[in-house]
Amino acid sequence: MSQLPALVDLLLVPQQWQWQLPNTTLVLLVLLVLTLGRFYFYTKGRWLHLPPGPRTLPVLGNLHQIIIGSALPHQSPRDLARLHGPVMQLRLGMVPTLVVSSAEAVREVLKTHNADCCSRPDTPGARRLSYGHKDVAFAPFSESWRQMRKLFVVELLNTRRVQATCYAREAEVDKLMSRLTSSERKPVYLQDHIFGLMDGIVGTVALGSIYGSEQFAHKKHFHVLFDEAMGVKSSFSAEDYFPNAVGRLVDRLTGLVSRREKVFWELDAFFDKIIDGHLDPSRPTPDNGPGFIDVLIGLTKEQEGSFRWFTRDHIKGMLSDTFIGGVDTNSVTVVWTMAELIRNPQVLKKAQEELRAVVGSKERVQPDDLPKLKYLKMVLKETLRLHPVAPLLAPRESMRHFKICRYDVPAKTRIFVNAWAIGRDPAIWSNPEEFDPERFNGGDIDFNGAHFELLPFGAGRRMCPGVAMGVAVVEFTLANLLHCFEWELPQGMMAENVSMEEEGGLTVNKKVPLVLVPTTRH
Ligand code: HEM
Repeated sequence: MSQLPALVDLLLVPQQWQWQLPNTTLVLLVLLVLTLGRFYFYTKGRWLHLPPGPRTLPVLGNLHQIIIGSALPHQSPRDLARLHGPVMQLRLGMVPTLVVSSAEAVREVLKTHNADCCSRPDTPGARRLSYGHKDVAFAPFSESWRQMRKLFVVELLNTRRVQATCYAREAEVDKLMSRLTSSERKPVYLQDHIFGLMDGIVGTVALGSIYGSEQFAHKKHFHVLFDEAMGVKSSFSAEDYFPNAVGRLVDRLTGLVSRREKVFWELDAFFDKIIDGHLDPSRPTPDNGPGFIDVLIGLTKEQEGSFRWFTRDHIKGMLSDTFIGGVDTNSVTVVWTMAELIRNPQVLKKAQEELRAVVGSKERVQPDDLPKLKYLKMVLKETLRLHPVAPLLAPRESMRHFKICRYDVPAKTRIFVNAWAIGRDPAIWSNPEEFDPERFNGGDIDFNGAHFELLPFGAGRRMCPGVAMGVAVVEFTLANLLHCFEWELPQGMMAENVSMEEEGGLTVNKKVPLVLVPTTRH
């Protein structure tokens, strides 16, 4: 009998063994997949050496750390990059994402691999508001994008066109100076005034002088719409990270889709009114020659040539880019600069002394004074180093597989360049959190896309085409604000208490509105 258990054992062991083998193999396989998972996640059968990155949660990936966490989307990647390195792999929902946070690594992405990363991801919000990518800013890389971008530069944004449109800047800045003079010695919300100014300038240049006139009835409505469009654009969209039926359902349930549709149709009706107004044969000839919109309308009539495909929707897409690209960016930059100047009175004083020396007793700064204002240019660079309006630039998408810093970047990876983190990198800048325009004195660092330590306008093929216009408008506004007025904080408020807290998503504003008291200087 004592041999019975041994016999049973003998009889059972092979069966157990047979039963356990697949399970053990399965467990081992799961462990292996889990270990290698991050290296094999979306590689379509290729073994890849992906960059390091934080652990991912099931389903969410790293979404909880970047998009839905308490820090802003450019702040948490900076902290994570300190742990994992300047080339970091994340997964946002289902989207493989690369975040690059050092000047050398960005050079590889935006210069060496410029041609591999010059597309944009196809997200539903951007697709809708750009009329199905019939624009420049959101369109994936294509031949029509290339042609529209060229058109943008030739007809609106190159230095010659920017100089030719200085009438709009002068007229709108003049109106602002009068408004501020009438509010003298009273606290003013600078943001509102500057937004109105930028909207007037960009609108006049794009739509003609009718936009600048007070009688333009649709303007107020357009402001509200524009605000709403920016709100919709920066709201969290589940479908951006879960591009499937579930993502779409969540966006429907949160009301995002209906908000987006509402603002789309209202903007569409606005653009239709403007275009129809320009097509009206009884319209008087514009004072300052044909505006950007007239050129675009001309293209839709082309029966031959390279723009035969150009439609009314393309006009709307490009007008939408002009307002989205030009109004908020310029106003936010002016407001950050004024906030830094009021917190740093010695810098403010020096900038005003330069203006006194260059402009003298003239009532206004003129466009041809600007090239002489070297210190003001340094102030602007320093503001854009600390407060790039789009801290992660605009999202890119890799068009094909490539390697950076020995790591693989598969095709269709979303790419973010953390320009904000690079601007505050202590390995590049001494006392990086300090506002010190002198750091640019005598150096050649500029924001023209050739210096990867200062990238407020990006670099490479998708670099902002509006640099010349943006810089001209911002410098002209700042110069006049500082030349015409002394600026103080409201009574009882101390410079060191001016909040520099940021708010927003992919573009970043000052969270607490800047309230200042202007007093006329002359
Ligand atoms: C202070 C002012 C401005 C700042 C800081 C700024 C910043 C930027 C940034 C960071 C990008 C993304 C670049 C990249 O992906 O590498 C961009 C793209 C763009 N910006 Fe600007 N911008 C400014 C003014 C303007 C103006 C005035 C316009 C036009 C009226 C404009 C139109 C555009 C367009 C159309 C794009 C998309 C380019 C493309 O995808 O090919 N921007 N801008």
